[in-house]
Amino acid sequence: MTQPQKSQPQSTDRIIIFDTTLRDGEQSPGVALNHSQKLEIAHQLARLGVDVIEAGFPIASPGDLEGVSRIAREVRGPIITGLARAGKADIEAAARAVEAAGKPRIHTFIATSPIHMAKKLNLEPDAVVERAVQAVTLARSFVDDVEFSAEDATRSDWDFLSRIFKATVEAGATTINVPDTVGYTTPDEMRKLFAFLKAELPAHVILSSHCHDDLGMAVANSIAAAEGGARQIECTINGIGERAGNASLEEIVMAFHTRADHYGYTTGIQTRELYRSSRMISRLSGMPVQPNKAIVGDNAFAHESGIHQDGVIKARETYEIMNAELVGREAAVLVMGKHSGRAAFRKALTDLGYADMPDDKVQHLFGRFKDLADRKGQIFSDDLRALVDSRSDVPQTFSLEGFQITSGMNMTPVAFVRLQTPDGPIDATAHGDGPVEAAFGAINKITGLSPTLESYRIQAVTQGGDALGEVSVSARHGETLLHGLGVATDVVEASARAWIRIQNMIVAGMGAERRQGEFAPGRI
Ligand SMILES: CC(=O)SCCNC(=O)CCNC(=O)[C@H](O)C(C)(C)COP(=O)(O)OP(=O)(O)OC[C@H]1O[C@@H](n2cnc3c(N)ncnc32)[C@H](O)[C@@H]1OP(=O)(O)O
Ligand SMILES: CC(C)C(=O)C(=O)O
Ligand SMILES: [Mg+2]
Repeated sequence: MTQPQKSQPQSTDRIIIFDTTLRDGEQSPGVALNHSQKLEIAHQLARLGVDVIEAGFPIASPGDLEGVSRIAREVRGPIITGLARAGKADIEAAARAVEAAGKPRIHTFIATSPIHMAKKLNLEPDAVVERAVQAVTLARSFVDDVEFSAEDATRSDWDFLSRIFKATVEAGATTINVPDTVGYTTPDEMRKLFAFLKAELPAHVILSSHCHDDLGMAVANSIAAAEGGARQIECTINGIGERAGNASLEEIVMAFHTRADHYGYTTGIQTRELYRSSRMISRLSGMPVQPNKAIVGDNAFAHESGIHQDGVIKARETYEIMNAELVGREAAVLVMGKHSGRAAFRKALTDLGYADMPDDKVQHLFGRFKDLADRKGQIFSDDLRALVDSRSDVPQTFSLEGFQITSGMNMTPVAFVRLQTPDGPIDATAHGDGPVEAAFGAINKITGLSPTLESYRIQAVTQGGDALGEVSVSARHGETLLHGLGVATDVVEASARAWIRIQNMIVAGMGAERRQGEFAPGRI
């Protein structure tokens, strides 16, 4: 049998991780971080182990300058840099902002593509080179560590890039950044461009990539840049940034980590801080992470289908190339739904405390689980408990005969409920903060029981105006935890049915203390 050839690591080099979440990331439409949020993020980036924090664009506003200054004063470990156009005021502002840093850097840039030079800057190429050299020279008068970027480099003439980079290195730039400003390049092109620049520039210069995701290739292009010779990669947490965003830090780092056999690169990132960093950025930026986002998305370590779940239960590595704990997340989750199989169903029951359930019972319940999953998609822990609790028929001591709710704006909801009981039909009326609470109160009056509500969840199980609502209720009666499901087109009726079911279980002495192995809704 032919085996895939084992890759040989291409390099053992250390890649410098330059985080620009606080500068390019903040250029995401709608994102504006205040000083304390920026500082909180910068401290987390330091814990994460990034090498460089681009903390802002100091000339942009007095607030941005102060934000960068605070980070420079208070965050130790990474290099702190601020962005500056190729102009005196920008560079002086950046110099002021980073002066208190333990390791300060000034990052200056100017565009080099024909369209940017002609249409945006209105400058001839010679003048652009002159401005770039002046900017780097001025920056070097403040700090030893100066980065120069050729904006829109990937749409620039390669010989012109070589010329401006040589001139800026001569003027004192120590890092040369080659941005794919508009996300236009391809991995192959990027690899060749970096190989070309590496051959053109002195060996001590650190080549850097800065990729945008307009064509969804920012991570691939960054990795290709490394293959061509880049030793610094600019990226952001969750890939946030201008337009479609920047290359995602967590994806690049985990690609290097997981495929160390192939790339051989190392980084200083503490991978166990990745998930925490992602959650923090999402919370403070207000930008949710898409569920299927690699590494940090909700589904990145979730298994939905029976064959995969069975494989993961037998050996995690069958369907996982990374360990969730390695990126700071909880272990893999099995999501129960219509694609789940018996192995996952059995495991879910075991996790909920039903390890001793005989096989024939599990088999019977599995059929009912599939029916339920067909109707409602994802199955939550409460649904499973309700399914288990309904395995033996609950005696119908009480059943719903009818109800009426009066509710409206600025009035207290009142419920009238009629139950069939062993003593014949009984009516009761109660009020509550909402119609469901009023209905529960009326039912309690009739049954004489008052279990404590622990959780209440409602979900539409069909679509359209006449959708069925499914109410799942958990309640505690003494030490016993009980679960009831009710389905109806009217949500109050579905709620009442679930509540009556719980009361019938109490009367029948059913339910159990089954907290062991509790899992989050929808996740096992
Ligand atoms: C690819 C990138 O991500 S670059 C970074 C982008 N980030 C930002 O722009 C965020 C912060 N920006 C700002 O707050 C403002 O744009 C400022 C403060 C920088 C400038 O504001 P203004 O002075 O009002 O200028 P405005 O933004 O309208 O236009 C930019 C000017 O800078 C010039 N410029 C653009 N890039 C550079 C550069 N690298 N070096 C020198 N000049 C430049 C433009 O040609 C234009 O000049 P002009 O006014 O003479 O035509
Ligand atoms: C300023 C530079 C580095 C940039 O953000 C870009 O070109 O995308
Ligand atoms: Mg950018």
